[in-house]
Amino acid sequence: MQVYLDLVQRVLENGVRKENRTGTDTLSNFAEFYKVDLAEGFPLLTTKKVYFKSVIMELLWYLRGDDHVRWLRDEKDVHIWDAWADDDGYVGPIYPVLWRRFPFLKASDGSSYPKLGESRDKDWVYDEFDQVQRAIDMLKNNPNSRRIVVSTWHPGLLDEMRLPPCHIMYIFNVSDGKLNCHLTQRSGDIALGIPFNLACYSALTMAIAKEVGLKPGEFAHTIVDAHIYENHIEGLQEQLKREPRKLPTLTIANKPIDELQYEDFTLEGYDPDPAIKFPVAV
Ligand SMILES: Nc1nc(=O)c2c([nH]1)NC[C@@H]1CN(c3ccc(C(=O)N[C@@H](CCC(=O)O)C(=O)O)cc3)CN21
Ligand SMILES: O=c1ccn([C@H]2C[C@H](O)[C@@H](COP(=O)(O)O)O2)c(=O)[nH]1
Repeated sequence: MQVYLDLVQRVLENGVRKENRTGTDTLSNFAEFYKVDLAEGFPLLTTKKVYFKSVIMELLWYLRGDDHVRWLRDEKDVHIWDAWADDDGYVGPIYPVLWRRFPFLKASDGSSYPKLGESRDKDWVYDEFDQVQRAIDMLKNNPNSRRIVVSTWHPGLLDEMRLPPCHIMYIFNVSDGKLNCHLTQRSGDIALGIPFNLACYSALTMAIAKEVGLKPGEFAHTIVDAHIYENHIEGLQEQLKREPRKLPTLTIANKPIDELQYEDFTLEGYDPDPAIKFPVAV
């Protein structure tokens, strides 16, 4: 995928060296952007092997609403989130919870915020909001809305999370019968995270498009701190020497997203170059 290689090239050429909490320095560009047309194939990198099963399992895990990795780690044998879980598998209220069970408070009269001049001293009870279902309902009932937003930045919960969300907001936008998705990411690990994030959100967009009766459109991605860890430079330079190959195709079964399983995602024509090992900065 040329747009990915161009991103790598820009950060290698212009990146500013930065220290960060992981102890492994990065080369970083501020505010990178690219987009891909999902009609041109499923955007799974071919210049290294990307583990499709892990990508889809991660997406299905996000959709489950869990606050632990037990399903992903123990049942599905996918270990990409293990480093951020405790011994019980607990990760706190991160993506799955924020997507499907976003916590908020509600008063017994049904309101979630006091009216002007009204006392804050009410009986507040815990409630949860399913942002993905809301997006699907809006796409079905009001597809031209510009408010089809899923937001995962919850300042009140950051201390409870093992890792604050990196992809903090996505917006669906319908144009010409096609479903587009724009993802805003505050921090992006270009070698490891970005190939996963790009494929994950593209698969999500395709699955939701199917459910709401639209064609898949474009996936667009803004990355605010777009970085390459110094121990990933060599592997990415190797990728730059490789010629991008034809993209595979992805077919998704016609089911509501809550019923989707890994077997419902059929990838065809994926013929990547060999995998490249990149150590993950924890
Ligand atoms: N530094 C860092 N980079 C990330 O990309 C990242 C984090 N931290 N923390 C949270 C999640 C976890 N993500 C990860 C973590 C590990 C892999 C990884 O190890 N990928 C390997 C093998 C995948 C597999 O075995 O299935 C790869 O080659 O892509 C990918 C994404 C993305 N995120
Ligand atoms: O989906 C993800 C999750 C995480 N990342 C990367 C981006 C950063 O390299 C680290 C997070 O560190 P912060 O200090 O919290 O920014 O994980 C990603 O690329 N994609």
